[in-house]
Amino acid sequence: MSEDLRTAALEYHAKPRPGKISVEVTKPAATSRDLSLAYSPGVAEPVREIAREPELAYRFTAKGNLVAVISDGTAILGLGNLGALASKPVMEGKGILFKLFAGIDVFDIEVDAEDSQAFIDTVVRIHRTFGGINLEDIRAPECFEIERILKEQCDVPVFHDDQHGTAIVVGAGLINALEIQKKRIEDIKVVCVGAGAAGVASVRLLIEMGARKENILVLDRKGVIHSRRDDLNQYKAALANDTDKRTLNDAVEDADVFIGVSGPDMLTPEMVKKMAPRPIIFALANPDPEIRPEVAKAARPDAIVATGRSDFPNQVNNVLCFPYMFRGALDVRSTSITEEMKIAAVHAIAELVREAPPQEVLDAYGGEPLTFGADYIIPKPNDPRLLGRVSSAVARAAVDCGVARKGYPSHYPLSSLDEIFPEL
Ligand SMILES: NC(=O)C1=CN([C@@H]2O[C@H](COP(=O)(O)OP(=O)(O)OC[C@H]3O[C@@H](n4cnc5c(N)ncnc54)[C@H](OP(=O)(O)O)[C@@H]3O)[C@@H](O)[C@H]2O)C=CC1
Ligand SMILES: CC(=O)C(=O)O
Ligand SMILES: [Mg+2]
Repeated sequence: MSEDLRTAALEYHAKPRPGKISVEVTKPAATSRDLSLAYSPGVAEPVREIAREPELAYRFTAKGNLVAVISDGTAILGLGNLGALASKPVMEGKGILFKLFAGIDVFDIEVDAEDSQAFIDTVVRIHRTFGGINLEDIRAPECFEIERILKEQCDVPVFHDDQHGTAIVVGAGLINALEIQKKRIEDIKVVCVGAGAAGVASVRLLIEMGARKENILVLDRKGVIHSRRDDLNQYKAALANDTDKRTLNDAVEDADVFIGVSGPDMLTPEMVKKMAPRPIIFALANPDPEIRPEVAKAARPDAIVATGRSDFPNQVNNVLCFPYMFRGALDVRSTSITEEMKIAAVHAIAELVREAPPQEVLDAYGGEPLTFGADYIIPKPNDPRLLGRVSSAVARAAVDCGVARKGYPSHYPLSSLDEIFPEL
């Protein structure tokens, strides 16, 4: 990162007040009458109602529009295990994106947990406060078991963003990139560097979408994950192929698609040159991608290149998913987030780039036209159409697959955040 950007980022977080998010009051609280409703004695009435009927927490408290963004700080972006407290800027950042794009309130919670069980116990004990739980930046393989157990033990949707949010945006971006590059998902050879949360979930989703497992080579720090390795956890073992390829340099030969969810500068120009014609390169590690787009493009002008960052074209980032996944899930009071909801989100995100974006999106991105093509394979994060399209698709899928406790909302599709509380 340049020194300028570093200084600006620290200044942004520090001033004019520390941090990026605050709590707001939503009811009048100025007079003694207001206070006797908001606090004692009036507050006793919703307490009694909720004790009698727990579902009424959705009517009388902020629960139904409140998501916990929870991390243990063990895999912060691509920076590694820097501890719970150091993850707080990222969790506050997720909070502002939830609020800005989907009107969802967030408490960010950073848990000092000595092991997975301690983390799980903490989340289970606090989960009733929230309408949903967004797990963030928890290292693999622990994240898989943590999410599985929390899904069983919590009666609100639990979603590990780095797994599923990332997989969904990879799927959406890939549908469009493949169309532009004139390739079919059934035929492509894929190399995925990173076999953690994002890598495992992305490869699983691509297989669900039609990619062939035998055409996908996944790598970790020790190289290609192949069936003769005896050091694989169960999640990596499930993705192992019988292959003689051992290094990234071997794996990229004739690959159609590179997915990087690992760390900086893994992919060299020489490797990019060995890829198949019209390659697709998703270098998604944050903050520094596996290869910089200008370097990849210089090596292969026929490539489509995406990163996870806001300062290059094609930002394949889970911000395009998690606000709307939770908006849809909360609004139908879904008990979980299912494969059907994820696939619905993939297609809703992918389809948006085929229509011209609103002027406000163009203005925010320098005023240049954005048309479906190599530099516009996925919507921009500030595209207001994401709210209506993705939330509706998710809500519809939840209702159709039987996990919704409420019907498809009569006020959907949302055209703005002013509409999220229809009874007001
Ligand atoms: N653009 C986006 O929306 C998103 C991007 N990401 C990015 O993806 C990356 C991984 O995140 P996540 O899956 O949550 O992290 P995890 O810690 O769960 O997994 C990281 C994986 O990357 C592998 N890895 C790390 N460094 C190397 C290396 N030098 N060579 C080969 N493999 C390597 C690790 O290998 P091993 O198993 O051997 O340790 C591990 O399999 C991060 O940079 C993160 O910022 C993540 C989520 C969303
Ligand atoms: C974007 C994100 O969630 C990550 O890089 O971890
Ligand atoms: Mg993350």
